[in-house]
Amino acid sequence: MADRAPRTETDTATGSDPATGTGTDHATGTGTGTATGTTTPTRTETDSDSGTETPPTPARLRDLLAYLSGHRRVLSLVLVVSVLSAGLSLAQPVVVNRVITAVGRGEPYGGGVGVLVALVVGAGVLGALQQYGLERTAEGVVLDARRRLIRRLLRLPVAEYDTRRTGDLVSRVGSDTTMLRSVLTGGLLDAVGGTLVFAGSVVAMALLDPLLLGMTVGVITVAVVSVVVASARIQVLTRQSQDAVGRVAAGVERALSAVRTVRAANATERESARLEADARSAYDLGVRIARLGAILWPVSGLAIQGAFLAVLGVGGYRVATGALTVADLVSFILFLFLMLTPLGQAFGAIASVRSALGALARIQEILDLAPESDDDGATPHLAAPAAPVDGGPTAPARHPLLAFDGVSFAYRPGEPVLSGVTLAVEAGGTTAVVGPSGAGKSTLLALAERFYDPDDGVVRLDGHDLRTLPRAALRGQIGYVEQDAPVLAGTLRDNLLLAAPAADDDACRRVLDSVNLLERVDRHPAGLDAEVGDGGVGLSGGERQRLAIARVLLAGAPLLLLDEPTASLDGRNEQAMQHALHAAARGRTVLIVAHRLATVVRADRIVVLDAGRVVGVGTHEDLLTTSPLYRELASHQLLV
Ligand SMILES: Nc1ncnc2c1ncn2[C@@H]1O[C@H](COP(=O)(O)OP(=O)(O)OP(=O)(O)O)[C@@H](O)[C@H]1O
Repeated sequence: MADRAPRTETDTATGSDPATGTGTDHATGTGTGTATGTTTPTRTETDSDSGTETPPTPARLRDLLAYLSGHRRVLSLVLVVSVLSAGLSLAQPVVVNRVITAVGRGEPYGGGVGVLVALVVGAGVLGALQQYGLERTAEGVVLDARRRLIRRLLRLPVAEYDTRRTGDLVSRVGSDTTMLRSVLTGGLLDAVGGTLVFAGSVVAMALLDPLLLGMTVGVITVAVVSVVVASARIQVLTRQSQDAVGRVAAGVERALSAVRTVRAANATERESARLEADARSAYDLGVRIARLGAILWPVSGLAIQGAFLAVLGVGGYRVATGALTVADLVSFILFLFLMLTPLGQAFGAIASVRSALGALARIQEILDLAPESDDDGATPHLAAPAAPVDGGPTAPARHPLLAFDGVSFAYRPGEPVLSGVTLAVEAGGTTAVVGPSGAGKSTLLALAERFYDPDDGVVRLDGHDLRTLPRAALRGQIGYVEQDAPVLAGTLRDNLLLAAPAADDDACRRVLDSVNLLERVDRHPAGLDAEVGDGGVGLSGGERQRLAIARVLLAGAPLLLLDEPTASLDGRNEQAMQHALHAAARGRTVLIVAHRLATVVRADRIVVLDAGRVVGVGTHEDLLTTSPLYRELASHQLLV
């Protein structure tokens, strides 16, 4: 939402920078969220559909190496091992040369063979150690990237999720991070050790026969140039390919999260075709990368073969003319192999580093987003939330007063949702907000939770501007039941303990009883450990809502924000819920949004909202006479 509130300088400063370690939220988890006012991220950065149309900022090698910096110790060991292994490899042709010469002269050569075996075995053992060190570090790099991403993804300002697709975000944690492995397993480190072997081999070959070496270098240069050119393209294509994978994941998430609607609408085929088209574009990009890779391998393979054949041909001729001994030619060929192996590794390393950079750009894009800060500005004292309650009327220490003072807000510029809303939610009382669909009722609650900040005006709790309160403390004061009462995958207990992790089973059962859910729980053999399924599909809509209410009651927050809490309840349960809410409201401040006026006729105060403006305030009886809109709403619901 850059159009509403561009990022502050602080936002930029808090962007995670693994290179400098200045990010707020690194794997170390030491981030303290020093940013101020970071609620509104730059919406223009993202595509409203896929969330992936940001002009790709290519990641740099420096960014990638920053991920390795936490593994310096292991990597240094691996480097030492690879240097040792390089030494053992370089010594082999020298020993072979000695053995051949000894055989030629009829001298004993058993010792030389023994040394050769020891060198080969030693190089093998060191190779295994190096491999393990690298794989382990590669897993560590993936873990770091995932932890950073998870920490940032769960802490983005709420507005950021409005414009991004969940599946795409998920694929960054799953697929993009995995690609970072290839930096290490794809030969970067091998290539470092290999450089020594390469350099040593070149020196030895120059000593043995400079002419043969010159010829070899000529052939190989062609391969090096083509690999460097092609790998730059691989980086660009990898980014595009990972974006396409993200779109597939987002599409699958979209279809699965609404699978019943999709089936009922007979749209399965169309949805499937859409997804397959996305998968196809990921495939096409994958094939283009494969094509480049396929060109690279023969180029390097041909260079290797060409160099080998040229050395054999010209070298054989030089042996025949007496310019070179057989032992020197054999040694030269062995050095040639030693030189070509790291070269192949370097080719692989360049390609895999470029791929990793493509994926890293998608990871960095998220890490560079400013997180929602937990700790804003001054932090006036806020009472701790009341102790977890058992669904009974436990009175908290004090009643917070929530006030909206001339609040205006728009999700998008030029489309005001709230305009100059002024209302006070009386401490210890129940205030209801009613009004037509789209009037901005839920938005009021979102502002009270500080999911967004108002464009104009102030929202206050106990007289404090919400922007001056630490978010965690503010939210500790509030029990919020969302409109569609989402239930988290897991058990009933997991759901209940979300905001009150210390509550015991007795408290859980009492609170479930108060929302008329205990009987349902006891019917299941697993009781509180019964799984509710992804999105609560094991529960009816009404049960989900009651569970959501039980959750906030258990947390015991003194201020309740309830969005249509009885929308999915049948008559009997609605009545039970009315009682539960009534009991819960005692000793609490409640702001309740309702379509069904029957839910709120007993509220201390009812606020009528229409098109983002307050058009009436009073009790049910007052409003029947003073507010034509309320009277209309009431008459539609047969309340008058
Ligand atoms: N996250 C969002 N991004 C953009 N626009 C939004 C967002 N949430 C709500 N809106 C828009 O803001 C307006 C008010 O929405 P809000 O949900 O506050 O209304 P409401 O009165 O609670 O409606 P209902 O009674 O139907 O739930 C609507 O026009 C809606 O389309």
